[in-house]
Amino acid sequence: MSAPRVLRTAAGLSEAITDALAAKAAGGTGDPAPSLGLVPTMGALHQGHRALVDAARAANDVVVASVFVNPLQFNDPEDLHRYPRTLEADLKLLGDAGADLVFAPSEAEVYPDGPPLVRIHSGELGSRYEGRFRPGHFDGVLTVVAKLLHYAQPTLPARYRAYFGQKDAQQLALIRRMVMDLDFRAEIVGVPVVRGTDGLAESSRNVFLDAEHRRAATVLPQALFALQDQARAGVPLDLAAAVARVQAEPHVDLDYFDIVDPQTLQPLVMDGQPLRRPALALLAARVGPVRLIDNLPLDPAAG
Ligand SMILES: Nc1ncnc2c1ncn2[C@@H]1O[C@H](COP(=O)(O)OP(=O)(O)OP(=O)(O)O)[C@@H](O)[C@H]1O
Ligand SMILES: CC(C)(CO)[C@@H](O)C(=O)[O-]
Ligand code: BAL
Repeated sequence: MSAPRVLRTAAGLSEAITDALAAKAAGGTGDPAPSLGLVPTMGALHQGHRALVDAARAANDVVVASVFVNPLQFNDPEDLHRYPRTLEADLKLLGDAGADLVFAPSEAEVYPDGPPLVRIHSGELGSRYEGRFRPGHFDGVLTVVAKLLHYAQPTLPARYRAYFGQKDAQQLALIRRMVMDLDFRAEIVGVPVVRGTDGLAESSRNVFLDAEHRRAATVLPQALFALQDQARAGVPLDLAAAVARVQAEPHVDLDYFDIVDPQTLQPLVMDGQPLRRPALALLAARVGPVRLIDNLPLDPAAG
C-alpha cells in the first residue's frame, strides 16, 4: 500500500478531503454521493486501531485517520507525559491498512489559545465509571471529538461516518449521545474489541506491562467471559464471584466492575434472576503501572 498523505492543519485536511471526494465523485459509477470514514486515534497504533481502519476502508471511498494525543482528556499529567508516541510506525500501519489521509496536528493547531474556555459537557453519563476515576476526562474527549468531526466534515455531498472502538464503551455511548443531542451529521460506527491470544484487550498502554503483569491482567477478560458464559447459558449472573476472582489476583487492583445497560450505562439490578435483556459487563483495574479498561456484551439471546 502507498504511504498516506499527512496533513498538519485543519484547513489542509479539509482541502485534501474535498479533493479526494471530488476525485471519487468524478470517477464514480453514478452512485449519489461518495463516502468518508474518519478514524480518530491517539496514535501508538495496534491491531485494535487496525480493525477500525479496516472497517472504515471496507465501507467508504475515502478514509482519514487522525493521530493526536489530546491533553484535554488527561487528568493525570504523568499519564500524558509518558503516553507512547510512535508516529513513524503509526504511518506505516495506516498505510498498510489503506488509509488515504492522516491528520496529525500540533497542540497549537487544535488549541491555538490554550485550553478552550467552552467545552462539551458530558453530563451525568460522563461522571460515572471512568468519569469518576478521571474527572474531566469525557469533557476533554467530547470536545476534541467535536473538533475532529468539524475538521473532517465533507464540504461536498457525501456520506460521513466516524469509527470508534467498543473497548471504550462509555466513550462510545457518550459520542453517540453527543452526535444525537447536538445534531452532528456523522454516523457513529462501533467496532468490536480486538484481543490478544491471551484474551487481553489490545491497548496502547499494554506496552508498559511486563510479562508478570500481563499474565496477571488476563484475569480481567477471564472474569468477563465467565459472565458471558452465564448469560448465554441462561443462569443467574454471579457478579460477586467475578469480582472475587479479580480481587484474588495480587497484581490487580479493581476500580469498578458492574453490569450495565449498554446505552445509558445505568447499573442493572439482577435480583438473582437470569439476564433477560442485552447488557454490558464493564470494568477498570490497575495492573502494575497501568490502568486498564475492558468490557464484554452479555446477550441471553446469543446462547
Ligand atoms: N482493542 C481494541 N479493540 C477495538 N478498538 C480499540 C481497541 N483499542 C483501542 N480501540 C479504539 O481505538 C480508538 C483510539 O483509541 P486510543 O488511541 O485511545 O487507543 P487505546 O489503545 O485505547 O489507548 P489507551 O487505552 O492506552 O488509551 C478508540 O475508538 C478506541 O476505542
Ligand atoms: C476518541 C479519542 C481519539 C479522542 O482523543 C480518544 O479518546 C481515543 O483514542 O479513544
Ligand atoms: N482510549 C481512551 C483514551 C484515554 O485513555 O485517554
